[in-house]
Amino acid sequence: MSDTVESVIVAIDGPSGTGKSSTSKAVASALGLSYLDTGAQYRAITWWMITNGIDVADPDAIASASGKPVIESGTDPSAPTITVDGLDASGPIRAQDVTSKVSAVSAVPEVRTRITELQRSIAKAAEKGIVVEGRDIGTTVLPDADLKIFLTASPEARAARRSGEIKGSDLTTTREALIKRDAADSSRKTSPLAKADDAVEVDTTDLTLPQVIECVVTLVEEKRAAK
Ligand SMILES: Nc1ncnc2c1ncn2[C@@H]1O[C@H](COP(=O)(O)OP(=O)(O)OP(=O)(O)O)[C@@H](O)[C@H]1O
Ligand SMILES: Nc1ccn([C@@H]2O[C@H](COP(=O)(O)O)[C@@H](O)[C@H]2O)c(=O)n1
Repeated sequence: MSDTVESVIVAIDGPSGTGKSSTSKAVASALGLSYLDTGAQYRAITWWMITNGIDVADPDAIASASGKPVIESGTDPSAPTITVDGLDASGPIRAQDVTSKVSAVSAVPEVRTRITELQRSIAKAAEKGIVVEGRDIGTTVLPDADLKIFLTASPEARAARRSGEIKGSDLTTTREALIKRDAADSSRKTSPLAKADDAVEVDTTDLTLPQVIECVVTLVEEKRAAK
């Protein structure tokens, strides 16, 4: 038997607040893999559009500008980074203004083509393997991933988790905003949020985060052992 650990590509998709980022980072750290937050890349391009005065309600304007920003992602799961034109964008991309506009920007086909190419090149360069999380990783970005996971959770559980992060936030408003963003992401024409046919669905509603992490680590180890 060889001592070499096989490289593995893991795709983790699902709606907002299901635990994709927390799970993916922890699984990548536990298994010595790289980690890519693709939502951060769509947020970064949205932030660039807003700060450069591009009308995010105008798909043609977004398409024309989509090749301009230089977006770079650092893939260390213990310290992931995101820069736009060399500037640290990790704070501004989490602003409410970006969250409310990101679905419109990410629906533009030219944006998706550009960001998908970037994601594929990052995954290809990850020597030991990578956990890539998003909405269309298993269906479009990495259809040949070794393991595909689709995380779900009830809107109530997801809203409670998000409200717990933001002081003074209203549960009903948070729940409605999550549902609205998921509906936009699921109904766009180009590579919508969807479960790949060969993805393993994990309902996290009644699971703690450590339980979800353990479940995914086990699934990755089983895949590696079978390679
Ligand atoms: N199983 C769980 N039980 C309780 N809390 C959880 C669980 N999974 C994640 N969380 C918490 O829920 C919040 C949202 O998780 P996370 O950011 O990982 O979700 P996400 O799917 O990446 O969301 P988004 O797509 O909006 O970025 C975080 O505060 C996280 O700690
Ligand atoms: N593969 C992906 C990942 C994300 N998006 C879009 O980005 C938004 C923000 O994602 P977060 O995970 O940071 O919440 C998301 O709502 C999608 O509009 C995407 O299209 N494809």
